[in-house]
Amino acid sequence: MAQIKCIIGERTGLKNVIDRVNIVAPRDIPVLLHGETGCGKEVIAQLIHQKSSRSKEVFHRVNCGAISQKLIDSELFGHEKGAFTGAIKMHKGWFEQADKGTLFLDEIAELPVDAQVRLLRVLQDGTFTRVGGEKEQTTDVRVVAATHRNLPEMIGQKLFRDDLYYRLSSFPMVIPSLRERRQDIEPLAKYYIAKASELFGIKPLSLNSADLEHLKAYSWPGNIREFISVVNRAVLLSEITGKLEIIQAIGINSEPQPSEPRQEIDKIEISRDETLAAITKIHIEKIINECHGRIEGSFGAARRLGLNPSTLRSKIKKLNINR
Ligand SMILES: Nc1ncnc2c1ncn2[C@@H]1O[C@H](COP(=O)(O)OP(=O)(O)OP(=O)(O)O)[C@@H](O)[C@H]1O
Repeated sequence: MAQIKCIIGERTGLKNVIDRVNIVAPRDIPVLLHGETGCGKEVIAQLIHQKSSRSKEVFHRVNCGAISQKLIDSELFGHEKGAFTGAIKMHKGWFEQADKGTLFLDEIAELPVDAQVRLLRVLQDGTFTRVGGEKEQTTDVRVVAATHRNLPEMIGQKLFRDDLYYRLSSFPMVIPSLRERRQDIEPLAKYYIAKASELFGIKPLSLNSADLEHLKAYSWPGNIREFISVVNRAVLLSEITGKLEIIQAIGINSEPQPSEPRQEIDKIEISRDETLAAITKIHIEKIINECHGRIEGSFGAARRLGLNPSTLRSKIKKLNINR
């Protein structure tokens, strides 16, 4: 399993969470993590695993929202060869794959109600049978589940089983959103600026106090995942202007509809060089468009981009930008 590289805020915004992790991790009980999307639930689940007696065993993450209803039993418990059309070989389900380790059930609220019944059974007695099989299998798994949904409300709407909820929530933990721990924004920014600069091969630039204020003022609905994406974009845009473009990078995120640069940034890990050129091109096109094609002068794109007009012209040519 990949080690967690760095958890920012262990002694500040996440202190209460870490204190609770230290209490619960060595005790082999289920944990339910609640928090907004991108706030670090998986990171905390991994930490619980690492601090547990199962740390040398597998940490198996599954997304309960990403499985088809038809295959749910086979996903949970596996199937025998020939159990159904297409079952060409025996398949181990989540509980067998995670045996002796930790099973991280992400987006638990998305699990269909019938599957919740079967999940509860295996949590209670540690036994299950593969689809198409007869032999009872046993498993020894510690479950950590996570959701951004309000489970008690879903119980009221009969969308989540109360018995499963009580079983999972013997130790519930709430991971605070980024806007509830703004003191972590500065160390997060420093860490992720350095990381992005190294990844993209761009000279690391320091954050000025105005940029920091902007980062602190934004509401971060996508939490740390969104934060990383903004910092990556600000670092990439610095290639054009020579300064960290925090305000522009946040601006793109707070637009009502995600614009193309955001989608490009999300592909960063796929191809670094392609994305760098692509993001530069898209950004320049956007600014030229906003300046109605003007390059020079007070209302021209060069001034907006902080570039000399001749430098901008050569970038337009090099990147094949349509004015
Ligand atoms: N405390 C932290 N310090 C540094 N990086 C963090 C921290 N918490 C989360 N991250 C990073 O933020 C990103 C999102 O974290 P993670 O996947 O754990 O969130 P999540 O709450 O599980 O998201 P989702 O709700 O979408 O499943 C990851 O890249 C993770 O490495």
